[in-house]
Amino acid sequence: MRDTTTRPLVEVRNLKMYFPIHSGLMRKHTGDVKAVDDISFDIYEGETLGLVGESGCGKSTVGRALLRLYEPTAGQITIAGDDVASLSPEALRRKRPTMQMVFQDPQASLNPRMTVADIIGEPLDEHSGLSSADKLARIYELMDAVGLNRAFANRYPHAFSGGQRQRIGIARALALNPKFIVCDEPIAALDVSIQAQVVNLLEDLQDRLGLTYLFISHDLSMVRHIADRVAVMYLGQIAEISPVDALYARPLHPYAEALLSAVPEPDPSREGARQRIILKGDVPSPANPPKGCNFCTRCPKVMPVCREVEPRLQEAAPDRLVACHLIHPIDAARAGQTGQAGAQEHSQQQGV
Ligand SMILES: Nc1ncnc2c1ncn2[C@@H]1O[C@H](COP(=O)(O)OP(=O)(O)OP(=O)(O)O)[C@@H](O)[C@H]1O
Repeated sequence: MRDTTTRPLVEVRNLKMYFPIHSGLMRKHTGDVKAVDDISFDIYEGETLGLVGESGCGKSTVGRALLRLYEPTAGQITIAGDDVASLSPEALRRKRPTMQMVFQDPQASLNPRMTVADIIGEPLDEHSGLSSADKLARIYELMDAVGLNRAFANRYPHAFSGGQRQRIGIARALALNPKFIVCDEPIAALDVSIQAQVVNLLEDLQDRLGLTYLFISHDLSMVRHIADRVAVMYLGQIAEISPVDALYARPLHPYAEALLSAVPEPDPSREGARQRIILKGDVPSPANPPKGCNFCTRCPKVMPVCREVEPRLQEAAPDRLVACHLIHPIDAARAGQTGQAGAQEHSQQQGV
């Protein structure tokens, strides 16, 4: 559960991750894919922040940049007091145990030529300096923690089911007692029948070990189940961050509203009233995002100001941050009154 009385464990400020585009014979730098474009958010100790959005909106890039598996283009990433974005390679190596990743495809992320014991023990070799007896004891402890039978320690990944392979990946991520784990679509490659077991395991480990998660997923129902708060991304930026119940009950950003309109309601009386919002048009290229609000080309509630001024992520209600001129008409005023009347009217309707 989230502890807001302390400083956040993870603080991200103005993070940008651009991938350069090179073209022509001379491989000239002709532009950038703006996969993550100036985002800021916090994750509190012990909480799960869900990260959702359509395919290609930048979710995995955020996760990888946070752990510095990618070199961020700009921004600060503070994890447990250190600015990860500016650590030297040696300092980053010492920091690695604190922050780990569970990957989507356990099949691809486990070396098929290593036994389970070798896979789980690999991080211990580099960081722990344990004797071989202590190392084996730790490997068994980790296998117990994720529900893998110790008798299978010398088997290879192909001998396991998808769910068991993901347990091996989780055990490896836990080997060095991390505080923060990025779970990047950890259940997407698993059979539906196994998904809940792996999510329950992650929740159980979080309770027992006090872990903090960034949970990246396109499964909005699963995110509703596991997350404390949810960040909704669109085209490299955050549209809204809100506590999970408030967001699913009443999303404030029009993109969040459209995205969540696809989620079935558990309550049958509300499911009957659910209206799906189908967005028109394609997602623009992250190499050439639109001027103003990046959602303006598809937003059903677009106003003239949205095509001119980029909205900032600001507090819209207690604990809710939204980047939208409809919610924050003050930004419309900055653009010389354009669209302000419409914005105020909408805010009154929304009651924020
Ligand atoms: N290594 C890379 N080089 C160039 N472009 C990249 C690279 N990695 C990601 N991108 C681009 O950055 C954008 C964001 O990709 P990312 O994988 O982070 O999105 P995502 O939301 O995680 O998508 P998905 O849900 O499909 O995994 C996409 O346009 C993608 O093509």
